Amino acid sequence: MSAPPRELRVDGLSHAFGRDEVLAGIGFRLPAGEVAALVGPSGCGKTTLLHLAAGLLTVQQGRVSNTFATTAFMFQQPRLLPWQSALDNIALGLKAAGMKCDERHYRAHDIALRLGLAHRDLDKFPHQLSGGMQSRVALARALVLAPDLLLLDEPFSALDVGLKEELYRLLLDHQADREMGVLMITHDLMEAVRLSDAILVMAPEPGRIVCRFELSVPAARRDDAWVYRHTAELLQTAAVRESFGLPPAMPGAGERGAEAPAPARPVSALRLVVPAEPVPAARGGSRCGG
Ligand SMILES: Nc1ncnc2c1ncn2[C@@H]1O[C@H](COP(=O)(O)OP(=O)(O)OP(=O)(O)O)[C@@H](O)[C@H]1O
Repeated sequence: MSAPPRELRVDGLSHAFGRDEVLAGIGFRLPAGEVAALVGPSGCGKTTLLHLAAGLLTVQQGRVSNTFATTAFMFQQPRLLPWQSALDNIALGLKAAGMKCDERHYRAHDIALRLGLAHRDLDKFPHQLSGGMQSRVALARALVLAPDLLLLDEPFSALDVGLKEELYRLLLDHQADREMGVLMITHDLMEAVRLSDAILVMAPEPGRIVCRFELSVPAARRDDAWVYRHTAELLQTAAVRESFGLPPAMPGAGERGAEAPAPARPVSALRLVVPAEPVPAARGGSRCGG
């Protein structure tokens, strides 16, 4: 019998903290090789959803099924162990898996250099590293596990624009090499347009996915102009504006005045799938795989 396809599948997922219903009827599928961004206003439940997908929270209602072999999670803050060197922080998961010291240090060293850390940085402790270096260590700690599913909670939000671009490239190279599935929370629509194959837009109270955009041009072929144009386009859509509580777009916003000759409008590479697949809420919660 052939192995089931590698995917993260969420069906009818609802969640409450006490009496506060935070998520309602969430459903989506993330196949191997796809990068999906979760966007939505602050407090709409993105982190809660990612924690449920990662198994860091118990599923109350609905189903999370993860058939990827190895899942890694990268938090918004690097969360490095202050008493361990950068190298040991990167190798932490390998140590927990029982890998011998030489082998795990070899692997940690290899991924660290690929992510732009220098030999001399690897003996340093977290307080001796810059914020950008700490972020690289955190990304290396996730990637050294050779995950085929990577869950990211705003991993790049504290980085400068140059470092972001560099880590985007490293992440995309790694993702393409390994056909990784990536589910990433971001507050930055431009980052979502830069990196994702699909953008899931959430609305609040309770948190739910209101639409999904699919981006047809591969991330490696998107230049700055493409990203700016499609971010602007995304921001003009009613679903995104409503979700973020923005007023409706002015008719013709972003277009040239009537007297100016209209340039040929490029065909959009952004496809709106709305509403996101409606998924009936199942009674009771279940989680499998991962
Ligand atoms: N452990 C918890 N106990 C009680 N309420 C919680 C807990 N974690 C989150 N919440 C509440 O759940 C709601 C969603 O929080 P969550 O962090 O998932 O949102 P978010 O969309 O990730 O927000 P942000 O974009 O600001 O990080 C918020 O109202 C928050 O106060």
